[in-house]
Amino acid sequence: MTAQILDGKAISADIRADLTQQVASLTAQGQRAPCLAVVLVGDDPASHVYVRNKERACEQIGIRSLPHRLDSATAETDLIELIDTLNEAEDVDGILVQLPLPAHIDADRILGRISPAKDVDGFHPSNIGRLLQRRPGLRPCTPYGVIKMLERTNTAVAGKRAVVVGASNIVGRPMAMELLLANATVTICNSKTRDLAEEVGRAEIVVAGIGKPEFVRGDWIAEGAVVIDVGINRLDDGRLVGDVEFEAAAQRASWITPVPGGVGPMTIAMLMHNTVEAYRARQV
Ligand SMILES: NC(=O)C1=CN([C@@H]2O[C@H](COP(=O)(O)OP(=O)(O)OC[C@H]3O[C@@H](n4cnc5c(N)ncnc54)[C@H](OP(=O)(O)O)[C@@H]3O)[C@@H](O)[C@H]2O)C=CC1
Ligand SMILES: Nc1nc(=O)c2c([nH]1)NC[C@@H]1CN(c3ccc(C(=O)N[C@@H](CCC(=O)O)C(=O)O)cc3)C=[N+]21
Ligand SMILES: [Mg+2]
Repeated sequence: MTAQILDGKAISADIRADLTQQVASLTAQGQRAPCLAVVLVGDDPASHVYVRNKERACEQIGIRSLPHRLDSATAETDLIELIDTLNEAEDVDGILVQLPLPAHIDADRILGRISPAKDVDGFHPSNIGRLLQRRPGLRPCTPYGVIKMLERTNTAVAGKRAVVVGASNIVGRPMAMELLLANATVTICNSKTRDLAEEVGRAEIVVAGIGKPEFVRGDWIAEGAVVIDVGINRLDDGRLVGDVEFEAAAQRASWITPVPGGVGPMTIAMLMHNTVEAYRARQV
C-alpha cells in the first residue's frame, strides 16, 4: 500500500476560511472582533517564529492579536501580574503563554493562573479535567487538530486500536484522552515502554509525539494504519523532519501526515477556533 497524504495545510486553510466568515458576520452585526493575547518571554528563535505565525493567522481571520514580548529576565511575579491583568480585561478573549518559559519561571504555576475561560491552549488543569470527564471546555489545540484530521480520512475512530507514542501534558496525554473520547482503544507509550516496535505494530492509528527525529521506523507500521506525526525536529542541515520515518512508513500506511505541512498548521487553526469559541462563550 502507498499512503494518501493527510494535508494539514489544506485542512487548516478550510478551518481558517470558515472562521474568517464567522468573524466577518459577527463584526458585520456591530460586535467587536475576538482578541487573542500572546505572551512571549525571552528570545528563543523558534518561539518567535511560532508567535509570528500565530499573529499572521489572527490577522487573516480578523482576530485582534495583542502581543506581549517580555525580556528573558522577567520575574515570575511580573508575569503573574500580566496574566491577572489579561484575565480581568473585558476585551481579551484568549490568553496564550508561549512555551518553553525560561527556567526560573514555574510554567505550571503560570498556566494554572490563566482564567480557564480564556485558556485557548486548553492546558489549564480545569480544562484538562473537563476533557478527562467528557465535559465541555477548551480543548488542547494539537490533539484537537489531530481529531479533525482523522475525521477527514472518513474512517471511524470508534473501536480502533490507537497507540500514542509520548505522554507529555501538552501532546501525548490529551491526545490519548481525545482518542478515548472518540471511543478508540488506547495505548499510551513513554520512554520506559519495553517494546515500542511491538506496541506500534498493533496500532490501526499511530500518533507519534516524542521529539526524536524519525525514531518511529517505517517497518514497525501495520499495513493500512493511519499515521499521525506530531514531531517537529530541526536537523543540523536545516531540514525539518517528524518523529516518524516518513518514506518507509508511507509504504505501509493508508494515510500519513507530512512534516512540515501536517499537524503543525492544524494546531494554529485550532488555536484560532478556540479563540472564537472563548469569545462566544464570554458574550453570553
Ligand atoms: N505539531 C505541533 O503542533 C506540535 C509539535 N510538537 C512536537 O512534538 C514533539 C513532542 O513534544 P512534547 O510532547 O512537548 O515533548 P516532551 O519532551 O515534553 O515529551 C516527550 C514524550 O515522549 C516520550 N518519549 C521520549 N522518548 C521516547 C521513546 N524512546 N519511546 C517512547 N516515548 C518516548 C517521553 O516519555 P517520558 O514521559 O517517559 O519522559 C515524553 O512523554 C516535539 O517534536 C515537539 O516539537 C509539540 C507541540 C505541538
Ligand atoms: N503555549 C504554547 N502553545 C503551543 O501550541 C505551543 C507552544 N506553547 N510551544 C511550542 C509548541 C510547538 N507548536 C507548533 C505549532 C505550529 C507549528 C507549525 O505550524 N509548523 C509548521 C512548520 C513551521 C516551521 O517551518 O518551523 C509545519 O509543521 O508545517 C509547529 C509547532 C505549538 N506549540
Ligand atoms: Mg520552567
